Amino acid sequence: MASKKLLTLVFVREHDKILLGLKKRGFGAGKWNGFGGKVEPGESIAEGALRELKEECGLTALELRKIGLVEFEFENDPNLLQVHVFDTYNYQGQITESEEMQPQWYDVKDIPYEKMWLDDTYWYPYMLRSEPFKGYFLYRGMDHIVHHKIEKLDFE
Ligand SMILES: Cc1cc(-c2ccco2)c2oc(N)nc2c1
Repeated sequence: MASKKLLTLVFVREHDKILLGLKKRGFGAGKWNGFGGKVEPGESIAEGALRELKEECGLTALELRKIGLVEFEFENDPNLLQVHVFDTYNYQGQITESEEMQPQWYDVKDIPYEKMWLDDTYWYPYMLRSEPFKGYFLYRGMDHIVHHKIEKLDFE
C-alpha cells in the first residue's frame, strides 16, 4: 500500500529576491531549495512549515501564503511525497545558518536551477508570478523526470 508523506517548503520573499538554502546533508544534499521538511504528528501543515523555517534559517513567518502543492513519486518506490509550498513577505528574525541549510538571497532572475531539483524549473515560474499551482512529478532516480503534470489552481 502506497504511503503519503506530508512535507513543507517555505520561500521567503522580498520584491525581486528569494531566500534559498543549500541543503548541507541528508535528502537533497547539495541542492538549493526552500526551507522545509516533514510534518510531525500532532502539528498542522502550517505549524510544520513555520517550525522548519525557524529551525533551518532562524526566521519566523508572520504570514504564510499557500502557493502550491507538488506531489512526487519515484519509480519502484511506494511512497508518495506531498509537498505543501508556501511563501512569505512578512517575517522577522535574523537569517542564521543551521546544520541543515546555508541560507542565501538570490535575485529571482538568477535562481541557480542547475543546482536545484529538476522539477523546480516547471513550478517556480507559477510561484514567482503568485499563481497558485498543483504539480505531479514521477522521478526515475534523482536526476530524471519520467512524467509530470502541472496546472494553475484557484486557491480560495
Ligand atoms: C522529491 C522532491 C522532494 C522535495 C522536498 C523535500 C523536502 C521538501 O521538498 C523537493 O523540493 C523540490 N524543490 N523538489 C523536490 C523533489
